[in-house]
Amino acid sequence: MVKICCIGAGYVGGPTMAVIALKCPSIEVAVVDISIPRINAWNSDQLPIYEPGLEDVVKQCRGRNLFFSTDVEKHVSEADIIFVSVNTPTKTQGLGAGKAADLTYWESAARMIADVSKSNKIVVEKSTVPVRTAEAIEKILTHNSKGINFQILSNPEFLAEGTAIQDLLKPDRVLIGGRETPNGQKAIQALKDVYAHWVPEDRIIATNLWSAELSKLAANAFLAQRISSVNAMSALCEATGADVTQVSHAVGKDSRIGPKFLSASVGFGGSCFQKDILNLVYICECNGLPEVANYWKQVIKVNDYQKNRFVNRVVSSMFNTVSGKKIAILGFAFKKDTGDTRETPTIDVCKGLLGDKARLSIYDPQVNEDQIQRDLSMNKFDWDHPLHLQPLSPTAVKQVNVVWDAYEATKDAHGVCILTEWDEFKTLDYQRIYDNMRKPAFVFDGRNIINVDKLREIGFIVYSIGKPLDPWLKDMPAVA
Ligand SMILES: NC(=O)C1=CN([C@@H]2O[C@H](COP(=O)(O)OP(=O)(O)OC[C@H]3O[C@@H](n4cnc5c(N)ncnc54)[C@H](O)[C@@H]3O)[C@@H](O)[C@H]2O)C=CC1
Ligand SMILES: O=C(O)[C@H]1O[C@H](OP(=O)(O)OP(=O)(O)OC[C@H]2O[C@@H](n3ccc(=O)[nH]c3=O)[C@H](O)[C@@H]2O)[C@H](O)[C@@H](O)[C@@H]1O
Repeated sequence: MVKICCIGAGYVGGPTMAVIALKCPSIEVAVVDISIPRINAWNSDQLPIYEPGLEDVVKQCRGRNLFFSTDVEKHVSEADIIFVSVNTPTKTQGLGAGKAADLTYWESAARMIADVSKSNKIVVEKSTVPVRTAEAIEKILTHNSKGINFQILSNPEFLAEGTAIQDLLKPDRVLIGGRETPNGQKAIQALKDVYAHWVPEDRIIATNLWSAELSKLAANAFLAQRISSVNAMSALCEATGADVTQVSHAVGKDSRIGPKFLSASVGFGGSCFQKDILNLVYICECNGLPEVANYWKQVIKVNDYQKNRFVNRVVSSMFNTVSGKKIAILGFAFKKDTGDTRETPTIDVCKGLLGDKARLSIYDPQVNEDQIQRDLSMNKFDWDHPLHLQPLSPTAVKQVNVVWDAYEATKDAHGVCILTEWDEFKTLDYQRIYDNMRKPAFVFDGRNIINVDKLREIGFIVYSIGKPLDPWLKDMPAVA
């Protein structure tokens, strides 16, 4: 029986391995992690991450051919194929701080693999890593190998949160990079055989190692670039009376451009886009390509601009001050259908409003108070480390109140900010909300999910990203 071990039981390791176990009953899959609470949660009824369809898959396989364990060394030493899906945060100190990927966790995993292995292994990079990381990993493994043959493959993951199970069951492509040697090709074939259990052959792409590593960074950079492009257009729409939804629709009808990923928003969030682009920028700089680095840096700058612009819209609309005013924040997760808050634009918007002394009442159907308080008090990039290495009890932000209901959040509020596109926010009783708010009552829609005309009829003053401006807002300063 082929044995797979995945180091890192996070958003990628957990769902990816669950789907492999589901589709390959003849393979034994062990997911291991240094975090005891995380593994306990994977073994309980309350999985550590919220992802539609995940619970079903886990329940079908757990205890059959899918195991979650903290016995990292045992499972690594027994495995034929080892996926490494650990954190690759942005460095906060030293060389490359603020840009380069911190490979501490990757390196320690590689050293541990070298230490405990007694048989040949295929080691698969599942984490997103800088291009040519495989070379460094190869050096660590072969310098300590005791004659064991290690083959390194790059098999980046393209799943998106909220749709992870569907993305894994029906991937657009599976990308496998390996050495162009006979052993390298054999390793590629072994991994292809795993995916071939459910992925059509023409969707499994084999490349060299560096192409696979770089393709992952490139794909995320292209996706984020589309959002920054449409968000840049949203500012111009507001200035000219165009409607960004109509512009996106018209532009996306061009089959060369396509309709997906053209929704204007308060800004992109999530654990990877910013981190991976910063990493790409750093790699370009290290390779003497400052023009290329600056090109990609702009994608992040526009994203920051969009978040600032939103905060400024809120403050300037409300007579240039939100001091002491209650603002309801609907949605904290970085997108709908996930409880993940990593790099969510809501953090920046909340911090901006708190900077102007607002009082915030926050509601998200999947994010609890503890997480919100941690996020609002944590330093930039600190979230991307294993749980036990994060600050234990950050001080709670006093002006923040977390509630479990949108109506409670909006009661007596001066303004409402919609920051995650949860479906339930589309169908709220906005008349009831209006009746219970201070007047004039403002709605700032950072996701373009509400019916602007209907809300204006009720009496709200409405700002919706990239839409023709409410007369109230027309003469207000628009930019960051
Ligand atoms: N979250 C996402 O949607 C995607 C993430 N990625 C990449 O996948 C990688 C992992 O991301 P996530 O799963 O989101 O992170 P995560 O933080 O949810 O999971 C990483 C896990 O690795 C564990 N870990 C760290 N060092 C370890 C070690 N030495 N031994 C055992 N366990 C260790 C941590 O405790 C943590 O549970 C990152 O490189 C990320 O860029 C790629 C595609 C999608
Ligand atoms: O490497 C990763 O981590 C993953 O990053 C993204 O996935 P994810 O961050 O989970 O979610 P997305 O759906 O890409 O959304 C990212 C952010 O962009 C925003 N977004 C997305 C699409 C859009 O049109 N407009 C927009 O503002 C979302 O609201 C969210 O804040 C990529 O889509 C995945 O392919 C990739 O594997």
